[in-house]
Amino acid sequence: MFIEPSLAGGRRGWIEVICGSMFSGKTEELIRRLKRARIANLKVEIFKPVIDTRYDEGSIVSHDENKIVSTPIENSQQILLLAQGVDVIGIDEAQFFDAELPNVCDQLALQGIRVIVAGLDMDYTGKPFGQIPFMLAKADYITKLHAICVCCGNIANYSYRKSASTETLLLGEKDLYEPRCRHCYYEVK
Ligand SMILES: Nc1ncnc2c1ncn2[C@@H]1O[C@H](COP(=O)(O)OP(=O)(O)O)[C@@H](O)[C@H]1O
Ligand SMILES: Cc1cn([C@H]2C[C@H](O)[C@@H](COP(=O)(O)O)O2)c(=O)[nH]c1=O
Ligand SMILES: [Zn+2]
Repeated sequence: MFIEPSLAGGRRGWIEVICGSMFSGKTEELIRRLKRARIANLKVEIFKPVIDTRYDEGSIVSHDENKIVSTPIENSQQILLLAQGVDVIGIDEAQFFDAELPNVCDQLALQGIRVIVAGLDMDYTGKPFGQIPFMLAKADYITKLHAICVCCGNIANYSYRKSASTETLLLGEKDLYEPRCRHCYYEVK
């Protein structure tokens, strides 16, 4: 379980990354940390890419339907404009953001903001996804979560795509993806 280095005001900023496969609990963990920050009376803002409209236009929602209100944004630079007076920033589905995201997060942390980034570390082909590898390099704290392999019940790192589509960006849930362990992922590919 992640324990915050500090929940008090007047501290230096830092970057946390929560990564893992689909269904590993990234969104639930992000929501948990953000709710705890609000309990500590910190000013929290939450962002997601505007393209992620799966469950709700204005909230981030976990597969178990835990939700928290968020602001959908077109690009990572917008976060800098919306960060005035904020103590903690949460960013979900960060794999979909542009190449400026690591730089933006660095600037936020330098301003004293705690930045919590959640995203898929690998795409459906098993390759590093978008800016997440760069965020992992910059992070002060990293949490890698695991789902349960739907084939064998072991720990799952991979998001297996059940359709033949080959575009990297393809929004979906259990209709299109299932979490698998390395063995079950490569066995059937
Ligand atoms: N195969 C699975 N392994 C683990 N959790 C699963 C699985 N299938 C469904 N879930 C549910 O998904 C929840 C995690 O959802 P969420 O936080 O949205 O994950 P993520 O953001 O990583 O996709 C779990 O708490 C669990 O109830
Ligand atoms: C593996 C993979 C996933 N996606 C999409 C599918 C979902 O809409 C999101 C991931 O959501 P989650 O909160 O992590 O469950 O990403 C994609 O577009 N391409 C992929 O390769
Ligand atoms: Zn397996």
